[in-house]
Amino acid sequence: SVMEADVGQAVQAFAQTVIALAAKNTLAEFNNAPENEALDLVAPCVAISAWAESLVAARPFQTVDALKQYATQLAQDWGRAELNQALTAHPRIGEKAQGEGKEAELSEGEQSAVDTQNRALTLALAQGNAKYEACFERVFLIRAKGRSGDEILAELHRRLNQTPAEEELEALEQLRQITLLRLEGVFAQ
Ligand SMILES: NC(=O)NC1=NC(=O)NC1=O
Repeated sequence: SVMEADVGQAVQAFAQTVIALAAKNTLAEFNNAPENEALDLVAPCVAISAWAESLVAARPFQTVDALKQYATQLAQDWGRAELNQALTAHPRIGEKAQGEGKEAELSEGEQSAVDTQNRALTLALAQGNAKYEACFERVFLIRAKGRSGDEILAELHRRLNQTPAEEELEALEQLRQITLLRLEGVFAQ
């Protein structure tokens, strides 16, 4: 009925307001928190301490977009050293994230589309990961959020044929995507 539709819209509008206020609060919280608490908010985005420290040092941010733009700008400077540092906190694709920290929880969520019950897929991913590590001497990194296990496997096979230089650039781009998605998650609550 019209009545129910109106109530539904009102509830929807209210929910949006609450989310907007929460985001605002989180930004205000981030801006005003003591340094160590602000660091704790953004550290799980990527295991590159310099990035989190620079982001916290640049407070206050007027908007979440301004914060995201600065975070993206900082990530453009990443190279091999940052990539290897960050990989310590990223489990292999298809493997259960070790530990119980925030990073493990985030990894779990990002890889949720990978059907770990699918034995053929998990075996193929394990074999591809092993080949990738033998070839490039680091864990295969891909932005898993929004990708099915089959899409990830196809990307793994495609990237196995790239040169080390191409792969370093591609892995860094994937790391930036993962990091920014996680940052969006922090301020979207
Ligand atoms: N090896 C990986 O690619 N790991 C991951 N990709 C994500 O999107 N989250 C991870 O933990």
